[in-house]
Amino acid sequence: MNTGNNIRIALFASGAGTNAANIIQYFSNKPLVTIGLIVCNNPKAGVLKIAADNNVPSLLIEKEKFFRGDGYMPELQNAGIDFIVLAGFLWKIPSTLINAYRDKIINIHPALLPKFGGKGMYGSFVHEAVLSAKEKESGITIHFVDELYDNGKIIFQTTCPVYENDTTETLAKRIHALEYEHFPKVIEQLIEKKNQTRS
Ligand SMILES: Nc1nc2c(c(=O)[nH]1)N[C@@H](CN(C=O)c1ccc(C(=O)N[C@@H](CCC(=O)O)C(=O)O)cc1)CN2
Ligand SMILES: NCC(=O)N[C@@H]1O[C@H](COP(=O)([O-])[O-])[C@@H](O)[C@H]1O
Repeated sequence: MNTGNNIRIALFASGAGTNAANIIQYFSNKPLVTIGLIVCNNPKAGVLKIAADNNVPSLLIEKEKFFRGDGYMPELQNAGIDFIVLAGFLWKIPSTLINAYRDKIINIHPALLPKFGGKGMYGSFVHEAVLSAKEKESGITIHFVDELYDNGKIIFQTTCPVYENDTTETLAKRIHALEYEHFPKVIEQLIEKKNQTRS
C-alpha cells in the first residue's frame, strides 16, 4: 500500500514502448511521481528493454490470470500502484481492475474518438482507417478507461492535419509527435488535480 504523498504509476504496454520511455523520462526528475511498474503481455515487446534500461520493475502477464483470475491485483497492490496508464496496451482491461482503479486508469488513442475506435482499432489499423476515410485531420485522444474499448470520458484531444500523400507511416509519425508532447503533461495535470482533491 502506498501511504506517502508520492503517486506510483503502472504503465501498461504491449509493443515498442516509445510512449512509456517518454513518460519515464518526463517524470524522472519529478519526485512526486514514480513509475513503479511496467506491465506487458508480450515477451518480445521492446517496452521490456525500456523497463530494464530504466531500472523500472516489469511484470509479464498471461491471459488466464489477467482475464479470469485476479487481474494481477495483488502484484499491483504490492507495487503500491495508485494510477494506471495504458500506453499502447492491446488487451481489454478486465472489470477487476476497472472496479479497483475506477477513474484511475487512462488510455491514449491515436485518433479523434469517438471515430476510429473500438475492437480492432489499434496501431497502424487506426491510421489505415483514417486514410481510407479520406479524413482531413486526425489527432490523439486521452480518456478514462471503462469496461468498453475507447468508451470512457474524454480528458484531452488535439489534432494534426492529414495530407493526401500521407502513408500510415507518415501519419503515425505525426501522431506520435503529439503523443510525446502531450501525454506526460496530461498525466501530470490529472495527478495534480487528484492531489488537490485529496488534501
Ligand atoms: N476496458 C478497456 N480496456 C482497454 C481500453 C479501453 O478503453 N477499455 N483501451 C485499449 C487500448 N485500445 C485503444 O485505445 C485498444 C487496444 C486493442 C484493441 C483490440 O482490438 N485488441 C484486440 C487484441 C489485440 C492483440 O491481442 O494483439 C482484441 O481485443 O481482439 C482495441 C482497442 C486497451 N484496453
Ligand atoms: N488503440 C490503442 C493504440 O493504438 N495505441 C497506440 O499504440 C501506440 C503505441 O506506441 P508505443 O508502444 O511506441 O508507445 C501509440 O501510438 C498509441 O496511441
